[in-house]
Amino acid sequence: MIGMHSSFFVYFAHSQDYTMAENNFVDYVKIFCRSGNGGAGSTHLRREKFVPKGGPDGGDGGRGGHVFVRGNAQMWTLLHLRYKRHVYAGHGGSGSGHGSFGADGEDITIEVPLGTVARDAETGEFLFEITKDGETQYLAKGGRGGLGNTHFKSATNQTPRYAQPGEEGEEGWKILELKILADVGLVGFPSAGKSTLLSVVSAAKPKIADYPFTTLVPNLGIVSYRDQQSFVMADIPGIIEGAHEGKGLGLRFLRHIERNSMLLFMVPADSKDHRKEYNILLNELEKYNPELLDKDRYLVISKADFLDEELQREISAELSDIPHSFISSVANQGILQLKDKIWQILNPS
Ligand SMILES: Nc1nc2c(ncn2[C@@H]2O[C@H](COP(=O)(O)OP(=O)(O)OP(=O)(O)O)[C@@H](O)[C@H]2O)c(=O)[nH]1
Ligand SMILES: [Mg+2]
Repeated sequence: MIGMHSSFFVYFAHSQDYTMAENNFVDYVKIFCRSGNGGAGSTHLRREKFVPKGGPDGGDGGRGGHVFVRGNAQMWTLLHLRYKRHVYAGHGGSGSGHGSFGADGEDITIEVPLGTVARDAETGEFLFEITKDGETQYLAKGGRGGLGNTHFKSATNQTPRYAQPGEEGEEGWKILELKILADVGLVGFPSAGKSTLLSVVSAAKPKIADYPFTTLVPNLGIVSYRDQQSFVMADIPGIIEGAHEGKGLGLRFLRHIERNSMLLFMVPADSKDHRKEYNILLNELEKYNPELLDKDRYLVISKADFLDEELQREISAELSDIPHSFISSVANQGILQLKDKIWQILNPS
């Protein structure tokens, strides 16, 4: 997992701030696509002086244009497709006399960020996902061009007046959905300190404030780790009890932790009941997608600068059956140890 998407993240490493304005983050689009029809084969018969019965010389029709999707490591939203409702590739040209082939229809390529999944909008069927820069898949295949009449000449018929029509293209509504590829996803109530942690371990500069739902769209950061190694952390909007019923920002952003290798749960030190808060988070995740609970997870108690040693020991004892540690992003406590822990989980030996 680590390094696999390196090209994707190098870009972010160079940009100082990968925090997007809310309305610039688009992670779901529905597009009507139509590939081109193949061109018709030609039924042309050769006509030459002194050759009373010229043979067939009709060329093949061109193929219809394809609609492709291609991964682009320099993109990280589907914003550019927001107003793209329809995509039509070109039709293939018809064949003609003297064996001339019709021209192929124009292909269309839709560029998408890595982590984009394509689905059929009518059936919901999974079509493919794009994970590599330059990876190209068909969203709709162009129809084949029809064969010209030269292909149908036979012993009994030297002058076939038949040629194939072109094959029709495909059309339909498709869904493109972005699921951020990150190694670690942060999961916590609003104001747990998720964005603050991201800001101290990476170059990302997410908005931080003491009111709930400060983060409205996911933020990504590259966390460098010892000898030039790194992993990617995704900070998503806070989750609250009832998120699965649409409370708060709902579960819309949970798709962005579906493909993270591990989940880092965050419960602040000043929570009234750490275990309960953790269980609420687990429960909301489960309601969204039970497979999320199969991922590796680790709990941090954030804002540990609020705690003296005794309180910390008490909380630790209460949570003894849940792997956890304490951090303070503000006082820079436990951060290195947390990075070690994350690294161990991501790279089990
Ligand atoms: N004392 C203390 N305060 C912290 C610490 N980490 C974050 N905070 C404060 O907690 C508040 C919320 O922090 P954020 O990082 O915005 O929280 P969040 O989890 O990203 O919140 P949402 O985006 O709303 O989900 C801010 O006022 C931070 O300054 C910490 O380690 N210690
Ligand atoms: Mg935040």
